[in-house]
Amino acid sequence: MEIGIQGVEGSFHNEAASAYFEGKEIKIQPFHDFRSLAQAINAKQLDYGVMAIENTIAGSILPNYALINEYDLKITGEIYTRIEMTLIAHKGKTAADLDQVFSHPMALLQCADFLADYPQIKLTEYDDTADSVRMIRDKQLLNAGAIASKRAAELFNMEILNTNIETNKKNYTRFLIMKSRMNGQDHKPQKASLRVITKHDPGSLADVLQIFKLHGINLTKIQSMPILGKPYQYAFNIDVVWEDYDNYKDALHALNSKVELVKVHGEYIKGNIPTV
Ligand SMILES: O=C(O)C(=O)C[C@]1(C(=O)O)C=C[C@@H](O)C=C1
Repeated sequence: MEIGIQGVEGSFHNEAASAYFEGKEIKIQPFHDFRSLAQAINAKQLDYGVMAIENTIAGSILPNYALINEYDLKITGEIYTRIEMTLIAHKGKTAADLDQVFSHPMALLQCADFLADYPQIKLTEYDDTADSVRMIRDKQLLNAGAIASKRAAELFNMEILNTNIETNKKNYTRFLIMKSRMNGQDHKPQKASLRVITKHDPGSLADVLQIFKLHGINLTKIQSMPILGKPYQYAFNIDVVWEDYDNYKDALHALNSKVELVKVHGEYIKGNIPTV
């Protein structure tokens, strides 16, 4: 199976894809950015794409919500992984020697507290964590560092200066597994991702929440996103879980008559949040 990720070997997307498809034969297809990955999924060039959507320290990756909507991507699964950040540089260096650190913007955000202790370090966003290690090695940037996984340090034969530099150890990223079409379902899903646009009337969001409440549906996430061309109007990306699939179907039916739009981006098996 061809699996598209943003990033190269050694990136956290690579770890997430390998963990989700464990036991299956997969070929990883790297992409420089999330948009080109979304385009390839939409163009059916991949069996699946894996895309980070939120992190417990840095929060939601808002552009990815926009891409899911723009390319009408379908979510077929999810995986949560523990993210451990490592400061990596050339041999013999310490953090105090560095004047620049490269990484993916989400990784830099996750290490903000550690980096605040080194105000001399200029933070520079790069395509992905692992590729930033490769780049400082290939360009021989001797006073530069990169933030990535331990695996990336090993892969590119660079030195690990500090481990677990994320601001909080409960650092998890949720990745979505995506296709251009829904899979034929061979099991009962436990979770759904919806896009809802309410009427612009008082209490219309409360009505939506009331429907979920009445049907015993639990919300795990609600994310408002601007609607293009309608300044200060918002769509809600809502993730829900249930005990009984029929309750969810009934809630969806009730929702349809109450809102301007309800779109199902995916119904899938919910991922386990790691405990380490
Ligand atoms: O740069 C990487 O290694 C990635 O896989 C990207 C990414 C992200 O998009 O959030 C994945 C997980 C971590 O949260 C940090 C970075």
